[in-house]
Amino acid sequence: MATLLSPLLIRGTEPVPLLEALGRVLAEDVVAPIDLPTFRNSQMDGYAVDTASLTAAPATLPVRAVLAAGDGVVAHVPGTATKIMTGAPLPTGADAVVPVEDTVPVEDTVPVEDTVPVEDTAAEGRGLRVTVCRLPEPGAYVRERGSDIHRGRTLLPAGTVVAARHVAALAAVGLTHVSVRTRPRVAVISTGSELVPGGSVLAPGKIHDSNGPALAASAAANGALVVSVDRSGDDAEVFAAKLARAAAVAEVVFTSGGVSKGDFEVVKDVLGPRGAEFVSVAMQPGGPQGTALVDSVPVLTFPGNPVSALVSFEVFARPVLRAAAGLPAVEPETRPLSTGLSSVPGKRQFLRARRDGGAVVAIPGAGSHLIAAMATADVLLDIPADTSDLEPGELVKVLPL
Ligand SMILES: Nc1nc2c(c(=O)[nH]1)N[C@H]1C(S)=C(S)[C@@H](COP(=O)(O)OP(=O)(O)OC[C@H]3O[C@@H](n4cnc5c(N)ncnc54)[C@H](O)[C@@H]3O)O[C@H]1N2
Ligand code: MOO
Repeated sequence: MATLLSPLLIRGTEPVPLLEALGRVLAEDVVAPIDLPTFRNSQMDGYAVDTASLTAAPATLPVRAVLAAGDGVVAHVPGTATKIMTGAPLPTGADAVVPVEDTVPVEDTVPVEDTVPVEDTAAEGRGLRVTVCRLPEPGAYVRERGSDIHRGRTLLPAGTVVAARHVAALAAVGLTHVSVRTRPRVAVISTGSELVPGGSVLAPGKIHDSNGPALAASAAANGALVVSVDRSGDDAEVFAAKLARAAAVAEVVFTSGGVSKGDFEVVKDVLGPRGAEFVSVAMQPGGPQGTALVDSVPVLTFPGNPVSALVSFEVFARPVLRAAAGLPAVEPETRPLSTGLSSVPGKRQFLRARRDGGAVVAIPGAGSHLIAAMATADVLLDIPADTSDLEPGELVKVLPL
């Protein structure tokens, strides 16, 4: 199976808008095109001062201007203060910000010109004075240019799985697109004449197709691009046509159902004569498996029971899809069992279970049709074929779902 799916690992790259990059994998290092912060600015709403001329506190200084975030850079005049908002550029020559909380405004209207000769750079501040109650250290509440990242440094390395925080960094340096690894294209076909889509009224004997949505969701959750989700009854010609359509758009096709020993095994009937290999794997659920090539596109034929289809995906498809997408492998855990359990010997069992603090507890019921119970699981227990009984506290291998 590994060889069959190995072409999926050879991938190209594509540029995508930032929001579409969420969950995708960066194809190359992203280098910061600008410094962050891009200019020296205030970390607080307060007053920009120069510590060289502010030698004792309290000290009352004329307020020379009021700067909002978005204003341009002004020149500082020694011995004055500039009222400054968080994010506004620090006046050239100022070297510290005194937060508003450490100041008291002086409510008089002594003209600035009476106290210190200044250039009239910003009318808003004229006539105001402020008492600075605490001496700031040089650099206090100043965000230096490039103190977050310097232009030319690696902002995000290739292989990063893009999350919201990465979108923030990319947006901050002004990028609108990034280059990501292409996703493996997956098609899903559920088979069985009993299947109808969700939302349909169930005629006698019919059931909702859950494997189609389940396999599509599993593929998408593991880095794939789901290009088609289809359903086929047990008519061989119809299934063959749907398969050909799926193979035309996908790099791998997953089918479900039609691979056991009944009278209506459409997947076996269509693919058997075309060189497919059907085997019984010594695992449960997920025993009946098959592989085929349709128009050079690999096809994995999963068994129809809903739990079997999902477990098959986890065991055979998830590792290679994640590797193809560039996503990290899901590492197994080792946990003690909360309660004992027995396992059918001779087959590797994948039992549904839930994490229970640091331990793990099996979910009762081994039937491969128990899809509601499966929904309560967050892990599979991987019980070796030679194990039949496990005591509480025994360590087991756990595969996170
Ligand atoms: N005589 C034997 N019978 C069966 C064997 C066996 O070895 N000998 N194996 C059993 C095992 S194990 C499994 S698993 C299933 C696999 O059968 P198929 O892959 O042929 O699947 P179907 O017969 O089509 O369906 C089985 C079961 O699952 C339901 N199903 C199928 N597709 C869907 C779907 N898309 N959504 C929801 N449910 C689905 C279907 O209605 C059946 O109940 O064979 C056992 N039998
Ligand atoms: O293997 Mo079936 O896949 O046990 O239910």
